[in-house]
Amino acid sequence: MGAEVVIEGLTKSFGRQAIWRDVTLTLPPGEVSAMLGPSGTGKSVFLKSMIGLLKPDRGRCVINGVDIVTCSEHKLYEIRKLFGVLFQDGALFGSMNLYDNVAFPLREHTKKSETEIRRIVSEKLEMTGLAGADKKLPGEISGGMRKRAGLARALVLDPQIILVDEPDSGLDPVRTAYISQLLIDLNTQIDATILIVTHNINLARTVPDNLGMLFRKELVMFGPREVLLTSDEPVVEQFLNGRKRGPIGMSEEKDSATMEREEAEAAAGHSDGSPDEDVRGVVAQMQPSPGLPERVGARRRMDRVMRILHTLPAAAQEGIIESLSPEEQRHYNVRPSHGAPVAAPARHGLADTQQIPRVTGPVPSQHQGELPADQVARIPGGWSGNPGNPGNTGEAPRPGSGYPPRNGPGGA
Ligand SMILES: Nc1ncnc2c1ncn2[C@@H]1O[C@H](COP(=O)(O)OP(=O)(O)OP(=O)(O)O)[C@@H](O)[C@H]1O
Repeated sequence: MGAEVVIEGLTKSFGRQAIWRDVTLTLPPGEVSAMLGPSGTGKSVFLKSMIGLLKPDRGRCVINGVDIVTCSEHKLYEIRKLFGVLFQDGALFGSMNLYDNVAFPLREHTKKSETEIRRIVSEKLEMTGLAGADKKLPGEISGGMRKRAGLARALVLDPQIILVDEPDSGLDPVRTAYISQLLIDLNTQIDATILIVTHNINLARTVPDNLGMLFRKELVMFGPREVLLTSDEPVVEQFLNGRKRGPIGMSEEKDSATMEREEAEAAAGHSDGSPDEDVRGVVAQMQPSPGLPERVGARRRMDRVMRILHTLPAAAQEGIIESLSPEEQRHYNVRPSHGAPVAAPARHGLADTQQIPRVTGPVPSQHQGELPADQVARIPGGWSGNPGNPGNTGEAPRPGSGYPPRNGPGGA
């Protein structure tokens, strides 16, 4: 199983330019997480800080018990071997063919024989659909193939953690769907912890188990995908729907006067071309390709999420329970409620006559999954108000500390 990554109070600036501050989150082991955020909010800087390519000003990033912010160069070198990184452009060496590009980390970091290297490189090229393309130079292949070659290279050292910077950049929607499928299939096959940085909404809605968002130099939220996908946070609503109207402006943040003017213009019937439809709500998650086994990360994640279900906002609970099969609902002792009116049908795509699913009570201990407490997502104390929550730290919630910071459990 992939490694857990625990990030606490991470803060980064360049000179006087603050990039983000007090970022606190845990990447659950073997799960797929994604970080959203408008351009320039520091998503790439975040990835680089996680592997020690950039040094945060303060905070911790703990992997296998080692804090990479403060550890020695030697330790950092060792920890970096746990990572596979897919940079935006694949970061391939232009003068080397794909075979040598993919073989490069093995020749640099291991003493493996050329026979062993050939076996590993062939396996990774096969996994990424590049078998037969090993003699090609990066300049001779498409952007999608370059991404896949970058991914093949990121896999050769059997990483426990895979960081992916904008897998969709430069790709059409169809190629983006293929690379998304590849990431889910990889997670199924090697059970690595994956963090994807993206502003592709479709990918964010369908691929990850967990979703977070950076904005205004802070982590707006991070948690199970259903929390962000059903969030009422204006910045999340604007971002998921790709609207101009909202707190995000051309240079990231709008002033309140501009926002008020836009609201007034919209009320007066002015169309700015933004879509009317609200895409928020929980949609089906991408599954492994047919023929692959069950994704154990998804099963572990479901157990973990059901343990913290009662701490999540009502809309997220609703989305999670609705996505369970009847057998799973019985297993976790939850069921859709009957007779309760829907609180906000328009937001979640439910008809007026449909019912809000409800948790029928605390999840019984025999159904709480097998995860030890330290592998359960951390919920800031005071948000859930539930001291029994295994992830509850007992601290007051801080802005950007991992889950909806302002609105409390209901998120409203
Ligand atoms: N090495 C550096 N030195 C100084 N400033 C930097 C450095 N790297 C990044 N920045 C600044 O940090 C900010 C965040 O950059 P970053 O590339 O992380 O944003 P991003 O969210 O990944 O954007 P995009 O989605 O457009 O790729 C930018 O203002 C950028 O200019």
